[in-house]
Amino acid sequence: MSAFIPTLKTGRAHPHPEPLSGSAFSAVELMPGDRTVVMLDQRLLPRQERYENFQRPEQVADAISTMKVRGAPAIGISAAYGLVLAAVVCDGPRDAFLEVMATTDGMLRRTRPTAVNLAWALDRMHRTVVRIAAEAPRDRVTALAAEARAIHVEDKLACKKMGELGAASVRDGSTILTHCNAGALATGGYGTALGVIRAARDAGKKIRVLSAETRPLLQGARLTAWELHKDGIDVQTITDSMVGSFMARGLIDQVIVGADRVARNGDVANKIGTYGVACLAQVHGIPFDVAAPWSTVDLACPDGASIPIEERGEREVSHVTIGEFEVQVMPDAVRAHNPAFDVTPARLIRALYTELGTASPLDAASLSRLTPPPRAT
Ligand SMILES: CSC[C@@H](O)[C@@H](O)C(=O)COP(=O)(O)O
Repeated sequence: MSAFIPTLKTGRAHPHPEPLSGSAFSAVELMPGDRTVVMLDQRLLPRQERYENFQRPEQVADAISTMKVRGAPAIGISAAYGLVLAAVVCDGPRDAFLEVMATTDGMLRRTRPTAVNLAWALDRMHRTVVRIAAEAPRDRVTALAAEARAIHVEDKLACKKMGELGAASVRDGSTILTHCNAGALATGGYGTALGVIRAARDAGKKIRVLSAETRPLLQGARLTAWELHKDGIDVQTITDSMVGSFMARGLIDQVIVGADRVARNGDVANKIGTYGVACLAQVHGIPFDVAAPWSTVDLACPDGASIPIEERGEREVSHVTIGEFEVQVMPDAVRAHNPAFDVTPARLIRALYTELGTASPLDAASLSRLTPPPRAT
């Protein structure tokens, strides 16, 4: 580690008595009593394990924008909990309540545009908001908290299910490359891509994971390596620029990544750099798989070109930042670009694992065959 980054104290205990994530750490939890949202500040990992308490929905919106919490399912769950906090401070009658909820919904919805899980969770919460708007303030909070916790628990169960499905594709003794972090930190618990890896390990397969570092925010190096190491899974980190060479040398058997949005034709938006990895996998004949819950599938979006790609600030590229420490890596006068996601076309993807089954994105009809029955709300 460079000398100018002092070592920070780590290891604060998980603050939730029974975390819904079910692991030793949680991206986000709603505390008993429904008045406090607790988040692990992922910007500080792996050097510091610090949980923050939020009582106001604006704090949750800020945490999503600034990526204290990140990962498609985790930001959807966080937004749902943000709406609960808005209900706590609103004791007005039906119309006033609906107005507060609409304003809060808009604020949360605008935080990050690419992961459809955010809008999906807010749409689902909205159905409950409308149903319980005329009830007493405390009952409204109870109903919204129950729905938000259901979103959280269902996401974790979906991860377990897709993990089992995906694990069948993992060969014993193989080395798996993953990009960004699609783990317990990015979901309600267990993880999507990392859920497949966990399930393969739990099925007794011996596997090794290469986590690509994922410039500019280093989710692979900071988060995936931290979370898998904590779980006793053999993980090593390589820079993004090493992927082609490792594939050419026969050191990667399979690629598994998560997704922020899957379009109707099977195109997948995921962390910037994923498309390059998929192209390299194709050239080298290496299977490239995606794991994502159904809440990430956007059947209203026809193809990858229609997926909004978030542009983040230049500073994330011009500087390397870990917590409060940052260093500039390029000249002052040079501009940087920072699209946070890219699109991998369906033709480069072997399989999409969801909790409803496995789709082959090459066969666009196989996605619609997985469509779940409409919810009875
Ligand atoms: C299960 S998380 C899937 C994706 O959200 C993940 O791969 C990813 O791209 C996260 O991007 P991030 O910008 O860190 O929120």
